This record gives sequence, C-alpha cells and structure tokens, in this order.
Amino acid sequence: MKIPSVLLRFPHRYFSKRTYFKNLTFISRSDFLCNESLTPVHLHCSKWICLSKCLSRELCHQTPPEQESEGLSDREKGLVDRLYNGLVQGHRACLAEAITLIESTQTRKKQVAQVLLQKVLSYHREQEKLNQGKPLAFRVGLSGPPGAGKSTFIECFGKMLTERGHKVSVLAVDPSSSTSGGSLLGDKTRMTELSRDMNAYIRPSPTRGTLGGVTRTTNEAILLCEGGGYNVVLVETVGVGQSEFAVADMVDMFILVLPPAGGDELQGIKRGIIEMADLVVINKADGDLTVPARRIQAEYVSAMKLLRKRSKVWRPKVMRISAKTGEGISDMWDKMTEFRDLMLTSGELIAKRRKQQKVWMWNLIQENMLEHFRSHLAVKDKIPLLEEKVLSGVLSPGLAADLLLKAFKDGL
Ligand SMILES: Nc1nc2c(ncn2[C@@H]2O[C@H](COP(=O)(O)OP(=O)(O)OP(=O)(O)O)[C@@H](O)[C@H]2O)c(=O)[nH]1
Repeated sequence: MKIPSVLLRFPHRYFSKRTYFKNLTFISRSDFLCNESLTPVHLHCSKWICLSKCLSRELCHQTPPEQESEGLSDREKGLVDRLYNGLVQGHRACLAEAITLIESTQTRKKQVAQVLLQKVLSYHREQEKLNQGKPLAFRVGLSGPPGAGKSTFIECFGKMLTERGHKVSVLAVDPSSSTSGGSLLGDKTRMTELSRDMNAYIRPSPTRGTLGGVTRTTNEAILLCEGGGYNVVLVETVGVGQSEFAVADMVDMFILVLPPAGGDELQGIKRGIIEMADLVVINKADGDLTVPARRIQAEYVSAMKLLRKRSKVWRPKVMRISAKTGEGISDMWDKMTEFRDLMLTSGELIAKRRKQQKVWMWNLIQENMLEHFRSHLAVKDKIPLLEEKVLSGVLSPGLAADLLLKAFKDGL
C-alpha cells in the first residue's frame, strides 16, 4: 500500500505540548482524505492528521522486529525491548546504554546489540517510507585541527539548532584516546551548556581501539541516535589522523573548521581532508582576527577552485564564522540546508548513502577477516616468528606474507 506524501514533522512546530506529541506521525489532511484505508485517528487539527506508530508499522508491511530476537534468552529479549522502547521514545539514558552495548567487545553482547540494531533499522525503514524515502536525519561530519574552536562551535551551533526545535547529537571519533590514554574529543566539559540541554546528546569517545572498531561503533551509534529522534547528528573528529577519512564515509556533509592561520600552522592538516570538505569554515573571524580570517578565506576559495569536482550540484564553499560571537553561524546552517536540499533533489544524497553502506560492509569484512586471520590456529603461533625474521632482514615481507597466507589457506 502506498501512502502519498506522508510527512514526518516536528510536532512542536504545530503544537505546544512537545513531549506529548513526540513520536507521532503526521500526514497532511488532503492525503488523509484521499486514502480510505487510514482510519485510526488520534488527533486531528485543521491541517494535519496524526497517526500512531503502530498503524504506520502495519502500513509498511514490516517484518515484526520480534522475529529478529529468536535465539536470545528471555533476559536478553527483555533488555532489547527495554532499550528499543526507551530509544524510540527519546530517553537519553536508553540511547546511552544502547551505544555502550554496541561498543561491547563481548561476543554475546555483540549479538544482542545486533538484534537491537536490526529492530532500530526496521523502525528506520518504516519511518523513512512514511517520509517519502527521505532520510530522517542530517548526518554532518566535523573536523579540524586541535584549537580550531570545534567545541566552541558545536556548543554555539548546537544551542542554535535546539532553540529552533531540532534534536542534536554529537558523536566524537577519537581512536587516539585508546593509545594515548587521554581523550582529545567528546569531553562533555568542553560543551557544558549543550550537554545540559535536553534536546542534545553528547557522546564521549568510543572506547574500542582500532580505527575499524571505532568506525563500526560510530556508524551504529549514528543509527541509534536517529532512532532516538535526533535529526541532526554531528560526528566530530580531530583533523590530524585517519579518522576524518573514515568519518567522511559515514556522513551526508563533511565540514572542515579551520583557525585563521597560515600554511605553516596547519601542517598537521592533510591536503586530502580539504578535498573531502563540502564546506570549509574559517572560525574566529572576530576582533583582531577578522582580517587574517578574510585573507585565509580568500586563499581557500582560490585553492578549492582547483580541486576535482565531486558533485554535479554542489561546489564546496568557504565561509567565515565566529563561534565566540555567533556571527555567521545562522548563515552557515542556511548553506548546510541548501546543500542537503540540492543533494536530496538531485538524488546524490541517496546515492551517497547507498555507496556508504557498501563501503561500511567491506570495512567490516576487512576488519573481521584480519581478526580471524590473526587468531587462526594455523598462523597464530607463526606470526611472531615470521615478524621477527622480517625485522632482522632474514625474510622479505612479501615472502613472509606468502608463507602465512599459505598456512592459513591450508588450515581452512
Ligand atoms: N576569538 C575567538 N576565539 C575562539 C573562537 N572559537 C574558539 N575560540 C578559542 O579558541 C580556543 C580553542 O577552542 P576550542 O573550542 O577548545 O577548540 P577545539 O577545536 O575544540 O580544540 P580542542 O579542544 O583542542 O580539540 C579557546 O580558547 C576558545 O576560546 C572564536 O570564534 N573566536
């Protein structure tokens, strides 16, 4: 059954009792009237009709998510149900617990987490169908060197969005935290006001060490945040490693935040990151830094003209903002929504997300295969010995790899 032009709306744009109407689906009155099969009406006002979620599930012919929990114990099923229900009702504590579950490295917990994720995915699919196939949330990657003002920016930007009725989640990707023992990002003390805002959720760094692990949990955390009703998901990463390349592969729009500093001070920033940016913002364009900010903006505008075109409908832009005074932040959001709308109407956004799903799948395969290889009985004991021989120059890396791969294949 096809429902024409079903719209998901932020209820509080139309009604004042925000919490009461949360998670209800609104369709326009004309669409309601031309579809005889839609009967259970919970609420009705001049322009919009409200349907309950259970009705929308029936309409989408989804497999009941209950079927996905086969194989779990009653306790585990109870946990999945509790987290799922809490999540879709927008409880932050359940979202936090669900993300902790997907970050777990224990095999059993990983299985439970996957069941929860499947349920959230089914919920997503049905909500997106009701939204005419349009994504429910805007996924934005944010990167920049330490000290560029990312947290000051997120605090200011996030507050502006929540005041406008959006729900914002901030996820920090920081693989360095596991090696250095300290976290560069995701520290809630850096965004004190936003972390107290009930319509914002800030998640500290993932705890799994490898970039692959972090990528996986961040991708899954994005889905959970969206399931929790967050319609703007910011993924923050520090722009001096590999993580921002991974983040660019999970978001709709990638933004680079730079300080008004010249080439020498930005040596840590890799050229590749600039190529990936859909928007470059020069922060701290206030006071004495206004003039240097203007100069850097002009430099980036001309440099970016030389970059390969990645989209048919969008040329990367360079803007000036001040996270301290808030100047330019609203214009920046306008540019971001312009980007999203153009990408959506041209079909590029959906194509990008599809491609990202494939990249994600292969990343997971790569990560798991390597883990499987390293722990396989046929090679596990040989690895240290062959590594030693490569280090001492007795064996070439190529030959050592061939020997290990052969042992692995023979042992399958
Ligand atoms: N003048 C001015 N200073 C700013 C602005 N934004 C941030 N700062 C200052 O720049 C410094 C670094 O800001 P942060 O927001 O901590 O920068 P960050 O990119 O999150 O840095 P890390 O926490 O090191 O990753 C702080 O002293 C801020 O007060 C701005 O718009 N104008």
